[in-house]
Amino acid sequence: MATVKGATAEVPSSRPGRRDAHGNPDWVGAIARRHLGKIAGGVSLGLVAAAAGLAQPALIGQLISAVGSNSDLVLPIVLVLLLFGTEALFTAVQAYAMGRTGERIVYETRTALIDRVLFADFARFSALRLGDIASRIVADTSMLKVALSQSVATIMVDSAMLVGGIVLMYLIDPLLLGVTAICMAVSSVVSLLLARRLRIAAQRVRAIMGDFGADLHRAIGALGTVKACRAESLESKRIGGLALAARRSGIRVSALGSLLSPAMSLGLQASLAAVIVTGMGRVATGSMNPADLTAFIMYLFYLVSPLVTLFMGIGQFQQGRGAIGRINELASLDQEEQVRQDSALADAAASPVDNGGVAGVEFQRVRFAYEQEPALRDVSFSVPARGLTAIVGPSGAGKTTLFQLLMRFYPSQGGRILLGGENIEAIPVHALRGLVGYVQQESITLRGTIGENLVYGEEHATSAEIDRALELSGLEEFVGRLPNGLDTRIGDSGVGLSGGQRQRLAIARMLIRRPSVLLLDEATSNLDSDSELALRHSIRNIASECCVISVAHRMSTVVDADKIVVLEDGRVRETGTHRQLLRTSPTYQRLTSIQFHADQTNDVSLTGRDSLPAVPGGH
Ligand SMILES: Nc1ncnc2c1ncn2[C@@H]1O[C@H](COP(=O)(O)OP(=O)(O)OP(=O)(O)O)[C@@H](O)[C@H]1O
Repeated sequence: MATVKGATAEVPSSRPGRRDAHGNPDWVGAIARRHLGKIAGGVSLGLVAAAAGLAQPALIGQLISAVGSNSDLVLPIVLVLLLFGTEALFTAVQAYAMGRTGERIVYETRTALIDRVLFADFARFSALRLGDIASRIVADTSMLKVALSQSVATIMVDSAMLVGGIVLMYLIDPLLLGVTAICMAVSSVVSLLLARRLRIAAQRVRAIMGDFGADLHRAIGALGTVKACRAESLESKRIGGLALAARRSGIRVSALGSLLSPAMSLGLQASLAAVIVTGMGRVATGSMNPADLTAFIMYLFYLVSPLVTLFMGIGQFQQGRGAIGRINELASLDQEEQVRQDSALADAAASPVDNGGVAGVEFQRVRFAYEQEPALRDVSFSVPARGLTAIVGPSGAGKTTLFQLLMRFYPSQGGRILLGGENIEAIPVHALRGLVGYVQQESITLRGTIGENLVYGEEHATSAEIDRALELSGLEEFVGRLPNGLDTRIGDSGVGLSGGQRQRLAIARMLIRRPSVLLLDEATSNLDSDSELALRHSIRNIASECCVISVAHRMSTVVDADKIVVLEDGRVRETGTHRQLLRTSPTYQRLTSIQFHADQTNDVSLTGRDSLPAVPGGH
């Protein structure tokens, strides 16, 4: 079983065989079945309480008879008090036990979902909306407590009470029971129809809440852009619209839910009136004694509460079914099973991945399409085991896609990618991602301290390794100046750090792993000239130890490269050094010309190891 740091992930070991109403594997059912024993125990406690309750009207009937016949009252009174106490005690213990089991089911479902999401296949995961995922993990799971423990117990105990009550009422007077049944039948049918509509309405609320969460997450995550576009009112209206839809659907659920109990109460009141009229008539004619009529009416009153809570329980269970469907759907995400197994082994070994030295990279006729349009078309090039290789090309050329295939975020759809001469498909994904350090375009920082961000996923890093990474990434001085150093806390999305500092932190995080291959996707785009110059020297140092592949728009990074691959429209146009490409590649000339002017505008130094011989395009 895989583990998540800080908690044991209670993931069912294999995909459940049973499917839910939507055809997805029934993960929630599999988790709930593991607690059948506890649920049955809770139900048993409830049944004892119900039996104690059911015995009360019969004993009170006897008490009335004893009063009428001047018999000894002590024993009946003690027995009635005992029954009151037993009912109260068992009801309380049952509620606690079921609440506990419900919390356990919620916890196990949450940890299972978190695990399934974190190990999800990246391509499938990328198509989902983050806010909706959060809503399923946080809100939908919270509905399981009531739906799978309390309402299940309520439905079973109340059903048993009703059956017991009906049997006892039958024993007292079958005719009066017949009168009751006719009145109750109509209201039961109405209640069941209401419960069905309640389930459909509840499913709609869950779906709207998913949309609401997703939109909220999107807008808050991009608040800077929202403000810069003066789109606060637009977003407020859009998200407010979803909140309104949720309110309307929620009101519909409340309306249907609030009709359930009165529908049953009406049936009961009608039964009561009919029972009193019929019963009094039978008492008057002497075919029924008053004590039996009293006991029958008491049973009728006694069954009001279980009948109402039974239908409330059915309503809650129906609402929970909507949530269960959404949870099962999320849990059914395709998984990177290999990564799960490898990481479980690595956790067990409690040791970092051994990166085992240097390795070159080779793309051989690699093809890939996200959708219809190919992003890479027969891409072939090789990268030596040491040195800096730059990938340049216009936006949308497929540069990031190359990295994502090398990381096996997506499988290539043709050709091969070799790492150290071995097909990456043959390397366990977990090990591959230890060998290749990937600094993404958006330098993601996580909540926590700078130190925690640095050793993220590499908690065994030594202080010497941390110092080396800080030095190479040019963060040493900045961290040294901070009063709390590595213990300085940073907020979500790296709040508290500049864009350049975030980039350097992301690079340092990868350097700690001592990767064989370091992928830098626009990793210096946010740096000022001084920082960039410092980092360029660092990258050259790193490149002397391993293979660095850098996607770069800034010429200053490109001119430094030992090899440049020009990518356009998913194809490799040319490869060579800066000098060679300036002479031979029209695409490169165009790109350098644009960049030269852009860099001049940004006042970026163009002096590199292989400094520009002349203004590009001007020779
Ligand atoms: N997740 C995705 N789903 C569908 N299409 C995608 C996805 N990611 C990228 N693409 C498309 O694939 C093509 C290559 O994208 P890629 O991100 O690799 O380009 P790039 O060269 O890195 O661009 P840039 O320099 O702008 O970052 C583009 O046409 C892009 O629209």
